[in-house]
Amino acid sequence: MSSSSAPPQPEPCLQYGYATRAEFEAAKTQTTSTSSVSPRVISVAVTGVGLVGSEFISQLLSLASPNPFRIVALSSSKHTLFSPQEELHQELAKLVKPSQDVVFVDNTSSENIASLYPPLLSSGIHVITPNKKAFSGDLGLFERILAASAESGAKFLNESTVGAGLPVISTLKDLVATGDKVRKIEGVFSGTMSYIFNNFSSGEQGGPSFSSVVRIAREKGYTEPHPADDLTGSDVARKLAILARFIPSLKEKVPLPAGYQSVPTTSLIPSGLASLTLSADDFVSRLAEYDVEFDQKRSDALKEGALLRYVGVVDVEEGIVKADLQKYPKNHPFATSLGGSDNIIMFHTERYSPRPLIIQGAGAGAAVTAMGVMSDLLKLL
Ligand SMILES: NC(=O)C1=CN([C@@H]2O[C@H](COP(=O)(O)OP(=O)(O)OC[C@H]3O[C@@H](n4cnc5c(N)ncnc54)[C@H](OP(=O)(O)O)[C@@H]3O)[C@@H](O)[C@H]2O)C=CC1
Ligand SMILES: N[C@@H](CC=O)C(=O)O
Ligand code: NA
Repeated sequence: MSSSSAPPQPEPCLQYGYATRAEFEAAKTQTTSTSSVSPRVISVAVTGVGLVGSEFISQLLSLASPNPFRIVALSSSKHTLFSPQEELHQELAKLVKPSQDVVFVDNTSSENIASLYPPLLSSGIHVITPNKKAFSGDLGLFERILAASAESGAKFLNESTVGAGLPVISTLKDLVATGDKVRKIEGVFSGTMSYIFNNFSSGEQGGPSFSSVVRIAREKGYTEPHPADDLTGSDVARKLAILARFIPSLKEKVPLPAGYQSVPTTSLIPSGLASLTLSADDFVSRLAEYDVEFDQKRSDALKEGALLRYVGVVDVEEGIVKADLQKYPKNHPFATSLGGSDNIIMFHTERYSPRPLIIQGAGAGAAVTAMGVMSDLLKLL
């Protein structure tokens, strides 16, 4: 075991939820000690131990005995336990055997880490992640992921990239694989945007300021590491690009999104902040300067008897993929049925018609996101 920087200190262990290295080693032993009982051992390398990553580790260690998973590496951006990060790929590849699976779990939002998926998959290492970057960025990277997975048989699973733990990707894959024709997917795809507008635009006169609800959404762990990634609509655009790429028939109408940037998206960033590079803290503080503008949008909608909701659509029949802030009458499901960080996703298909298949529930937060990652991991069994 080695550390990529300083000799091992207690601090990294604290990041992983253990008071000392000894506790961390004990937990590791707990996950490995049952390997002789379990017919299959799955080695798990975890990169990213922030909100989602630390909750994921806690869920993994809480599995009933015998626990088939063995944590073989843990990395944050500054520390790596078990193997120096630059050697991680080679070290993991050595573990791949017919009787032993190796899984790389990426709980970061890093593009650099996402670019490692093709070589990892080519080496037979499975990839599981809530990180949207690889599936919603450059189409070439996505295609290399598909090709590497098809060639080696290693799986990539990314349920938590859309709707956090809600079974959105698996449902879409099942619909497509069983021959249903997806006509349209529409809904509220951002837990942050849902929380913001469920509270900011609730139908009451007045109400909390826009910046205050953004701040709370961040405190609750719903936002991306930088909340501007939510307010630009990019996070929703990424989710729409991911869904679009899993619907083969969309290609008959429009080219698949070359990247999330090609999805028409309405940004909620005030023009005065759009060109500034601000830290997440400064961004949320400066947002308060624009509360009056958002108050105006809220009261304009209310005069029409409507509420504001940030929605996305992949309309396969019309060949439209877009994300937008819209006004909905108070009795519309997007206006009435959502609370907290709820996502609502409606699948309109040949079979689910005229009434759509609807999935609804919390769409952000560490517990539900880690659950989606954990359920992907359990699928490998
Ligand atoms: N929060 C949520 O509700 C949801 C999150 N997701 C996705 O889950 C992922 C994680 O989100 P969240 O936990 O909230 O984010 P956090 O910012 O809390 O955690 C991200 C972690 O990644 C680490 N990291 C960043 N770059 C690297 C790197 N190059 N190598 C190793 N570690 C790195 C950071 O380490 P350090 O602290 O050292 O910088 C940090 O601990 C994101 O991709 C997000 O989009 C998906 C659905 C819902
Ligand atoms: N920031 C995202 C987290 C989940 O993808 C959101 O708010 O939905
Ligand atoms: Na999901």
